[in-house]
Amino acid sequence: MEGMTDAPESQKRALRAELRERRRIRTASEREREGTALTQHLIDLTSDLGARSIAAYLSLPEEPGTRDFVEWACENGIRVLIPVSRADGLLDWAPYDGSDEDEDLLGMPTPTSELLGPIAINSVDLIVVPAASVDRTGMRLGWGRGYFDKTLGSMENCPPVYAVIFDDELVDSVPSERHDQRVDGVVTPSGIVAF
Ligand SMILES: Nc1nc2c(c(=O)[nH]1)N(C=O)[C@@H](CNc1ccc(C(=O)N[C@@H](CCC(=O)O)C(=O)O)cc1)CN2
Ligand SMILES: Nc1ncnc2c1ncn2[C@@H]1O[C@H](COP(=O)(O)OP(=O)(O)OP(=O)(O)O)[C@@H](O)[C@H]1O
Repeated sequence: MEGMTDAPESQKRALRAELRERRRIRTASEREREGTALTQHLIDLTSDLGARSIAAYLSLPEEPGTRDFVEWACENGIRVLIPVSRADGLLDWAPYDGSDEDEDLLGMPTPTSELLGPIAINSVDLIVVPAASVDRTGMRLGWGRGYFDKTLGSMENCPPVYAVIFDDELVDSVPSERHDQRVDGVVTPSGIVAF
């Protein structure tokens, strides 16, 4: 297979490009159907865990949709922290308030609320992370800046961490390196899988 003998970094790069392209060609009707199902599973996960405070992210149009879920959480009095990328490789966190949006330095959507420092994530009951792909052992391939590996790797009492992906992004194996962090499960349009 192409790339099999490459170093993990270049395998990751090739895989991300392929996954990005697969996301790009999903149709509007697929996105809508999958988005509705995904939202319900995210709500169920949060409700089952009794989470009162969560970390999540505001999806871009081509990502599995988290926005209806974030809106639901906010309306139900659940505190939602959204990541804001920093130049030093760490993440600040901004509470979602349902009002205006801004962009972080990588162009990702963020609230305009106050910035909490990286340790703010220590107070949440559930962490919902983006991913490019996840394997059946929970190994996660991210989008390549190491933000979540650093964040999760530095947490002492980490709450459950779930990645949000499309069904075909749950695979048998992903290239990994020493610093890569596993997730506890994934949420896809077909359901919740805990590892
Ligand atoms: N909506 C959303 N917000 C998010 C993320 C995300 O994936 N989605 N993040 C998730 O971490 C963080 C931002 N991190 C990012 C990491 C990489 C790239 C990026 O553009 N990566 C390159 C691939 C580099 C490579 O292949 O090595 C790219 O996609 O072109 C963008 C944002 C925080 N906020
Ligand atoms: N805990 C860490 N400490 C220092 N550097 C790290 C750590 N985790 C990742 N990195 C660095 O970040 C870069 C990207 O790593 P990798 O390709 O694994 O990112 P990713 O898992 O796709 O991203 P993310 O974790 O943001 O989703 C690499 O250069 C890696 O060495």
